[in-house]
Amino acid sequence: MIKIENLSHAYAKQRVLDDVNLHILKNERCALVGRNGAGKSTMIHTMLGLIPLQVGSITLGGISNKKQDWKKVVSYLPEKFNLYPHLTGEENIRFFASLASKKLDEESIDEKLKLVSLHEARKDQITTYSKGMLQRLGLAIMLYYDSDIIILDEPTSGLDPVGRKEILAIIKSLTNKTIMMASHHLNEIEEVCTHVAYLEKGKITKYSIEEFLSVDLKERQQA
Ligand SMILES: Nc1ncnc2c1ncn2[C@@H]1O[C@H](COP(=O)(O)OP(=O)(O)OP(=O)(O)O)[C@@H](O)[C@H]1O
Repeated sequence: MIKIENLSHAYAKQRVLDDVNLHILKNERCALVGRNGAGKSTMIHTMLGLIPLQVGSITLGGISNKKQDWKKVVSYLPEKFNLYPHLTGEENIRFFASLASKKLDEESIDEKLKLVSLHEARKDQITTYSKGMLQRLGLAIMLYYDSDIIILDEPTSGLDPVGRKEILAIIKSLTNKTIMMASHHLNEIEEVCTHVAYLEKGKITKYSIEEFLSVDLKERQQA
């Protein structure tokens, strides 16, 4: 589903990604792990075409990321995103849904709001929402696009334990999606991910979650 081959990226003289190869198969949930500055954002942004591809190739759902079509198979939820504060939860999802298609799929909007437990609060202005509710609304908007591949950048960043648990439960329920999720939290990786892509010194090693949890603790603490 996600195929990265011989990907290298450098800023000025600093080589951040060095001949990276990574295959994420259908319905795998793969954490992207690495210390601050390891190159996680560089990799995600290159995959999404937000920064130009220097060396290598990336295919998403079988489509080269050089073509525009790949956008139909991938949804991305950045760590920080902007919603419209003067609108309700439902109006926000409707607004973003209208960017995807002219005819709104009301049933799907309803279903996504239920999935993220915001159906009751859908008519409330989002200025009254907690951080966790806003993050769940972001997930609902992203899920409206119904892409096979989902890329999440630190989806529980800044949330309290309850908010974190709610987000993780939603991600875990997405069993028919292929997910790549940048994360620094070993407990959440253990809870929701099937695999780990460990980025260190420009190289990636992919582990099954069981393998990753059994590798040297010192190595894991660097995540
Ligand atoms: N636009 C840029 N110009 C120059 N150097 C950059 C640029 N963006 C990132 N870097 C450098 O590239 C390296 C990798 O950065 P990147 O943001 O990809 O890492 P990261 O793993 O996402 O880090 P974090 O966990 O802190 O978000 C860092 O040393 C960073 O300073």
